[in-house]
Amino acid sequence: MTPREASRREAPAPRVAVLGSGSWGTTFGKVLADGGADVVMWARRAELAHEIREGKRNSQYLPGINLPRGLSATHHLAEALDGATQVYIAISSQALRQNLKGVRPLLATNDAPIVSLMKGVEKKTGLRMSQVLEQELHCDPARIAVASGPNLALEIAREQPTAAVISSSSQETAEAVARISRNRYFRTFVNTDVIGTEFGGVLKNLIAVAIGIVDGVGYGENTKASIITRGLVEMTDFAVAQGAQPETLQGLAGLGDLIATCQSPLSRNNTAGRLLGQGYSFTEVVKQMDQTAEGLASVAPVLQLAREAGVHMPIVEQVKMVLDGTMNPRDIAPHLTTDDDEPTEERTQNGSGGSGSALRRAFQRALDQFRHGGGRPPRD
Ligand SMILES: NC(=O)C1=CN([C@@H]2O[C@H](COP(=O)(O)OP(=O)(O)OC[C@H]3O[C@@H](n4cnc5c(N)ncnc54)[C@H](O)[C@@H]3O)[C@@H](O)[C@H]2O)C=CC1
Ligand SMILES: O=C(CO)COP(=O)(O)O
Repeated sequence: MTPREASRREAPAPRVAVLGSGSWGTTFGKVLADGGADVVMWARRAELAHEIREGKRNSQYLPGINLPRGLSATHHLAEALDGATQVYIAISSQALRQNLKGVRPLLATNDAPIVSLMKGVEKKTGLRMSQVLEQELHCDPARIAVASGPNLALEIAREQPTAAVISSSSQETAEAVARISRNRYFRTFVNTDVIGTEFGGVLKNLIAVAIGIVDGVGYGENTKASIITRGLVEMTDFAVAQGAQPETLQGLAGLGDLIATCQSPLSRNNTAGRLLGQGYSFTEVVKQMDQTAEGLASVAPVLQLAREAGVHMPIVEQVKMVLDGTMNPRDIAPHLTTDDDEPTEERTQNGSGGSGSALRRAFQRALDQFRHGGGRPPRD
């Protein structure tokens, strides 16, 4: 236990709720409990709530992991939310809105920060999860935070050292959340770029599907490195067109998560891509997946938003074509093969600022961090 954790242990433990007891919700509950919080998980199924509460296990989603004593569970939403000073949500993105209908009346008299742990966009509306939260809970965006970063659940559940970023339009909310959601193996940074942080998590899933396809067809490292590098440019172009700061995409929620998800066989998006590359159809892949691969549902709304903003996303377009069965996975490349053959500049930097201004911004951030000392959660 770190000195910070020890001093927190002496203060009354903050009571937090985690809605969703899949692999990420349960892992995040463990992170919070290991950091000193008193955590109540909400699970849809009574048996799962019972297993977590009594057996301190979630054998379906986190085999082999012992859960801490400070983590309990219920399948009654009201019980999970009663007295919660922070609420974390980790259910699949397409199910969020319908679930919030039951949450809203229970939070009506509560001003607890609401934290999205999710990395998808809503298929019907193209909205990010923080936007769905804002709409359905009718709450001030300053109360909402999102957590993102290279956060493969099973590695964190095994207590392997990891970093993440907590983002909110309110610095105060981001810091309040970051203080609770950290422990000796999980370090949280903060920023106020919610759009960049959320889209980083959404977009890296799509590039991870592309990398899975490459693995599935048996191509090697050059293809993967080319797609990851050009993928980051696509992610940045898209996110900036939606209002993100380009730096965020170079941080934990962008590049960091892109590396983790593209490299790891633990990634469900990567796994889904691999199956597509091996020749399985979209329907067959969905049947084989027993956990959420958000990228499969996010690809169409992301491309729609890209079209509306005039952003070119050749890699994501190819993922869509493979999903639709209109492109042979073996044709996947860092460019569209229908693009013209004229040589183009390799543009790695978004906007007109060029590398000089990016460096200046990075330097300014480092200076700000230094000036503000170590007491507050640092910005990513
Ligand atoms: N597993 C991971 O490594 C990470 C996952 N995430 C994100 O967390 C979110 C949740 O993912 P996981 O926990 O990994 O998925 P999962 O597949 O392990 O669990 C999904 C959860 O959503 C719930 N759910 C699904 N449909 C539902 C419905 N109709 N109503 C109520 N609950 C429903 C399930 O009961 C389960 O609790 C996703 O957006 C994912 O991108 C983010 C970081 C890491
Ligand atoms: O978001 C994740 C890692 O940061 C998890 O990725 P998958 O959803 O592809 O498993």
